[in-house]
Amino acid sequence: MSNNALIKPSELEARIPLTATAEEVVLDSRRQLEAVLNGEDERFAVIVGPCSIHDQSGALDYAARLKPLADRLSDRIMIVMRVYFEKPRTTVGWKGLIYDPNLNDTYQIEDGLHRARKLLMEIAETGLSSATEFLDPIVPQYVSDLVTWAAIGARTTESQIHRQMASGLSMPVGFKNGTDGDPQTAVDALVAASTPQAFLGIDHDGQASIVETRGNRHCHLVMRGGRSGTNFDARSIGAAAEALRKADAPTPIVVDCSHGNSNKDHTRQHIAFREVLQQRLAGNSDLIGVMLESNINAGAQKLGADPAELEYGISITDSCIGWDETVDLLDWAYEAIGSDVAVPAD
Ligand SMILES: O=C[C@H](O)[C@H](O)COP(=O)(O)O
Ligand SMILES: C=C(OP(=O)(O)O)C(=O)O
Repeated sequence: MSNNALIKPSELEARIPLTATAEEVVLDSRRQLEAVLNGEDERFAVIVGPCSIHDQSGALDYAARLKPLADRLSDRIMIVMRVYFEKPRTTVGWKGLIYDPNLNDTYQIEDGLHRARKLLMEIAETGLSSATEFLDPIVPQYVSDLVTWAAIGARTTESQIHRQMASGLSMPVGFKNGTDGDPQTAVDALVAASTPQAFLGIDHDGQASIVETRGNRHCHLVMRGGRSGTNFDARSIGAAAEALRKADAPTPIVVDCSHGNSNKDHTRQHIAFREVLQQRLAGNSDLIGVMLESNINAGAQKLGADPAELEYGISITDSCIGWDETVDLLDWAYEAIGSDVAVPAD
């Protein structure tokens, strides 16, 4: 074992300070998403983007395509880009840009944090908002001021550490159901994360601290399927809603169309996407949005010994739908939703 000191969150922020534009984009999009979650804003939320970011220029290319689409659909659909830097692995594998930015097991984590913060800033500067998964509880101190929506993944929803962390985050947080497919783990997490908590953490100067939180009022369930199969059908959604109400937990539900809901086959994501939108249009207002894993090009590729051999715009983690299908699905949803959508005035 060896230890190397890491840059303090305050030092990274001094090197890559939050710009006025980025701050406005983040605060405004969080406020809009909160309104979607509480039903005041009737738009359908779509969290869409690569399974993981491994190439910043590809991510910026994706963002440059997504921004005009997000603007064109914005009166009916609220789009947030998936910008995932931390990958929870079932066993082992590449753990994401923050951990291994050079894609070669050299674990230049400080560089990874720089790259992540810089990319989030560049995306916010375009006017797009970002969604990410928080896996290591130290990471939010470095980047959370640039994040509009955060996920706690299926493998960590049962973790007290992650529930406590979410209770202190300033953005809406989605808890995935567990890898077994049972939403109850996430229902329990929602109760814990909406409650004030005290725990161990670091402050902005990297000092080990006692952290006290007020509880996060904007946490919600994300149905992502699991070992027991998919869970986006009306019966599963209804049962999850009942469990939420029974626990007095927040009732909004997002459906992740990938992972257990597509059996990790990107060509199946559209099935969950269309089904969930139909349920919403049939009157299920608990369903406030979906997540899609999408990239410039469809599919996935293996990260081998030489990262230079990777093909541009293709996921190195789970397979994603390509850009053309992304546009087709979102255009279809826009037409299906129709123009009767209440959006609060600014
Ligand atoms: O979203 C990504 C993956 O589903 C998750 O990180 C687990 O991946 P793995 O089973 O390939 O490790
Ligand atoms: C890892 C992810 O999902 P899950 O936690 O649902 O497996 C993800 O969304 O990248």
